Amino acid sequence: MAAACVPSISSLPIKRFSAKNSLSVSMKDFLFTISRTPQPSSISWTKISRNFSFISLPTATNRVYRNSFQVRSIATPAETVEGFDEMAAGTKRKYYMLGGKGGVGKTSCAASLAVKFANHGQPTIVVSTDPAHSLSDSFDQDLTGGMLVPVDGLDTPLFALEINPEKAREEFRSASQKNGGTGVKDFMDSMGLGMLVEQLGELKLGELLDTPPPGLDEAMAISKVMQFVEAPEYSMFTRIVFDTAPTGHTLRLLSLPDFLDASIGKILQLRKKITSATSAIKSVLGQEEKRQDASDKLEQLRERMVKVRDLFRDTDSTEFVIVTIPTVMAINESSRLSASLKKEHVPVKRLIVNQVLPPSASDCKFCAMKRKDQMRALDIIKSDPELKGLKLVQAPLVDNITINRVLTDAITCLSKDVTFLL
Ligand SMILES: Nc1ncnc2c1ncn2[C@@H]1O[C@H](COP(=O)(O)OP(=O)(O)OP(=O)(O)O)[C@@H](O)[C@H]1O
Repeated sequence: MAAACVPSISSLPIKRFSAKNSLSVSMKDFLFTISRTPQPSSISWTKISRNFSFISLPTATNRVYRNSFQVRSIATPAETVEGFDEMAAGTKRKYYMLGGKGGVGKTSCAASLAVKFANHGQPTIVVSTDPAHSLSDSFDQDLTGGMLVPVDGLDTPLFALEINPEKAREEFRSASQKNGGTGVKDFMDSMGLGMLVEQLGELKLGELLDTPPPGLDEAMAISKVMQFVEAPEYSMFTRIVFDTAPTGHTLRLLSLPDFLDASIGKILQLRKKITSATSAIKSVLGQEEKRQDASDKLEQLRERMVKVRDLFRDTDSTEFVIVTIPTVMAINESSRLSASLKKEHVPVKRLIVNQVLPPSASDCKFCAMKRKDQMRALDIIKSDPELKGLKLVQAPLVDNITINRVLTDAITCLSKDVTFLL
């Protein structure tokens, strides 16, 4: 494994960065960062990427993280990326949530954007809350340890982290079960009052608490990140980029506080009934205090979810960037996503259209046909009422073979499965 993991999130050695090295890269230069290798100045990257930065993407099947000769990023001049200067301006912290349909390139774009921010002198953290993690692959480093990992090959402050949503789900289960689910039922059974719980069957608490609502895992993951990045020792990080789960999850997490309000209401209702039925024995057994603690825990969970929803809606510090590909189906879904986000008052300003074939693709018959389809899809964006007002960032589909050939000419050790983005 290449990554030199920091000991834990709370003890991140942020002193390793100095203002000197964090501002060392000019966006006017083409940047080609290869871990522990010099820059091959003979390669012209403009033909490959007009708009954004490149990221290495070894295939997921080969999860062996190399520690040398990795292509990290290639950034083009800032002025070629519409609105990038605006995104990178200022030292006030900003959160960027990248989301969209499954497989369109959210992770790749999140990784690229994070590299670009870091290279622009913004200390950055990129976090994947997508259950189908591929951030480790994007950076060719193991980010699965639940800790912030400094991204290799950059002189600039960029840390990455994949959060395991299953762990977050477990946390909910344990909090909720102690709160009127199994915990209370066991307790009532032991008191010979199990029938009372049966009578409360209409509340369907077991079902409610055993099956966490969709989106909860992601919301919890985001809230965890918020908790630590709000600590003073992380105040130096001015850009936090989230690679979010596919569309549905994101929308559901926005309605979680309402869901939890309803479930907490039910739990409190149950508690009230149980409390009155057991008033004679509860003080003897000292269970009351325990249940109170558990209720507080659930209430805290609800508060955390409200905070996440508020973060998504904070127009001053947050922007949701929709990632899509130039197909009619993906664009229609992006349009629906944009409408739903607007309805939820989530600020959306930009649309990244990924995997756009370059004009040179017309040399091949199939590619020419595909490009025509893509251009048609791009036209739909221009007339779509939900999308036409958004700033468009086009990211090219990368021809891996060409790039690999160019690279392998320059760097003999480069793995053949490296691909590039943006
Ligand atoms: N511009 C591009 N050119 C070539 N390949 C690309 C490009 N963008 C993404 N890919 C490839 O598409 C695949 C999916 O990309 P990625 O994992 O970034 O998508 P995602 O939206 O995060 O997926 P998921 O929804 O499964 O998390 C990857 O194999 C990646 O290498």
